[in-house]
Amino acid sequence: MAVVAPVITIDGPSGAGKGTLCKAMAEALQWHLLDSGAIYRVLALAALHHQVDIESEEALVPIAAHLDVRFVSTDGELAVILEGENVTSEIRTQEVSNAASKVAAFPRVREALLRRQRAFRDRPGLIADGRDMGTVVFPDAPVKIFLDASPEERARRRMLQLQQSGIDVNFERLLSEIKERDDRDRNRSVAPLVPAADALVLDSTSMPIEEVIEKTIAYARSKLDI
Ligand SMILES: Nc1ncnc2c1ncn2[C@@H]1O[C@H](COP(=O)(O)OP(=O)(O)OP(=O)(O)O)[C@@H](O)[C@H]1O
Ligand SMILES: Nc1ccn([C@@H]2O[C@H](COP(=O)(O)O)[C@@H](O)[C@H]2O)c(=O)n1
Repeated sequence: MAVVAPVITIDGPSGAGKGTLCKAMAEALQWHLLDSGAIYRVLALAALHHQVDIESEEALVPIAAHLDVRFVSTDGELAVILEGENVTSEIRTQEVSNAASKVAAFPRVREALLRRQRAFRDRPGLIADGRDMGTVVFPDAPVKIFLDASPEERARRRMLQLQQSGIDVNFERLLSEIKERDDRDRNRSVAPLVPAADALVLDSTSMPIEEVIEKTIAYARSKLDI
């Protein structure tokens, strides 16, 4: 019988530190990495490029089913290629972030992207970053983490991150966008953002990222024979 590769799921709201944690874990364990948010972002961008109504589930499903996206690893960084074009930076804008959380609320869109996400599962193992990794996409994952932080702290982190790339932003606006996106992700009818029943919940509001990484790796090692 084929042995399925283990998965460590990291779910949580925007700015909790999932991406940073997942990248560090994938490097430390030399496992594969799935950034599922990037898939929703690419879908949103494809819809915007093709002038497809992002409020129409009907119009989005065929785009989701035939999404021409590739993730290319170069020098330790993951480039996102949509229809042959490098969109790594473009998918991180506020416009695309908001559009991604809108397209992600449609059940048939999520269904169309399920198989693509599960295909990332491969030996020696997968670190899966998202909102429903532990509840829907990989419910049998042996290690599940739900990483949280207060909305104010997440907005502060995002503001610092944007300022470091030379983008000036208004804190109150950022906070309100984060809360709006949280609300949509938590209250949608399908795959809402909630911790899996068997997830370890970590609140990183007052925890340095180094400690988050250390705690998570120690927890994963205690649950898996690695
Ligand atoms: N524990 C922490 N303390 C301070 N800053 C942190 C912490 N964790 C992450 N950060 C910083 O917060 C910013 C957002 O982190 P990251 O991109 O990893 O969040 P995320 O959960 O993946 O967000 P999204 O879901 O929107 O992609 C980054 O600049 C990162 O360096
Ligand atoms: N498993 C997932 C991952 C993401 N989403 C939606 O995509 C938006 C962008 O995700 P980021 O992690 O890149 O910030 C996010 O706000 C979610 O609406 C999702 O639904 N499920």
